[in-house]
Amino acid sequence: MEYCLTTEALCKTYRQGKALHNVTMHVPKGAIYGFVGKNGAGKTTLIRLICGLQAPTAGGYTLYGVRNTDPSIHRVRRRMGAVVESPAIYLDLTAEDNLRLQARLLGLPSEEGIAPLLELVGLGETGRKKARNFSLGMRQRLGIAVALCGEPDFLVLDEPVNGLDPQGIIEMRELILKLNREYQITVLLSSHILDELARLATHYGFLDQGTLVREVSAQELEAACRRCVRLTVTDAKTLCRVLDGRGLEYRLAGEGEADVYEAHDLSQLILDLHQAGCQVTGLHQRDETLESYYMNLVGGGRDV
Ligand SMILES: Nc1ncnc2c1ncn2[C@@H]1O[C@H](COP(=O)(O)OP(=O)(O)OP(=O)(O)O)[C@@H](O)[C@H]1O
Repeated sequence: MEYCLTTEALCKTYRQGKALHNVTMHVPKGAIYGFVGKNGAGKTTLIRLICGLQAPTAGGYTLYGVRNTDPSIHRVRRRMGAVVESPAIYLDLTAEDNLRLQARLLGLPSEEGIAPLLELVGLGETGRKKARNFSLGMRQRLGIAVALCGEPDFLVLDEPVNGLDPQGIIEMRELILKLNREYQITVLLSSHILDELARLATHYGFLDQGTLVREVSAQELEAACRRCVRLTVTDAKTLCRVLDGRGLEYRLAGEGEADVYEAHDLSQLILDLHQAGCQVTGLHQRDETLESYYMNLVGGGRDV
């Protein structure tokens, strides 16, 4: 498999302690790699290292197969665009002027890519409006446009949906998917919002207290997550009795609700419940979510 980024036993220690400890991860070309971890897990630190904003304490990484100690890493890094922490935009400039400035900084020969780029990120109609007057979502998308100026094929986004309203989250999701699917841009993104990440990511890296505890593809995650049916019934006691009688595994989920695992013959189950005087008033298929997978992996607080 071809990788945009690999890290090998990457470590970063600050005076206060270890922020990253022996992190070995692999971002395949073409992936949307979701980087998951609580506050302070070390996500931003890792992103800063691979962007060359800070140096590792030990270990290393490769970008497109080039080691970070190789002098040509600077050339390879031009294939990478990033929005780290807050977007690198000038608030007193329009969207177009921000991109014009970035194009000049990169020494790009022409400005003809600017208008299509603004269209791509949904800022084609912002005219003379200054970035200061943009919504948070618009600023984020302008930050992405700035990062895309040099036509990178690897985009790194640190918490791109943090603080966005539902509409902003949907727009950001559609943009990331479009960049990945239509423009073949590999994306590494960190996020606290697991539901959102689950809609995007093809691969996951789970970081806990500076250590990468697991790396899985979305397919592997799906296979590892158990499916269950959430049943809502009129009589929870009867439900338990019938489920126990059939030897089914279940978990009570609330008033008159239970998640039933591996219930293959649902119509028979519903019939049995009916005959026992218990009516099924709701039924839907559930997957064990990314959130519960994560909680099982790292345990503890819900601060994700
Ligand atoms: N420049 C720095 N100097 C000292 N310690 C730092 C520095 N940057 C980060 N840290 C520490 O390193 C650890 C990891 O921080 P980091 O910002 O990478 O985490 P994070 O996963 O991105 O969290 P968040 O989602 O809150 O940004 C934290 O304990 C943090 O306090």
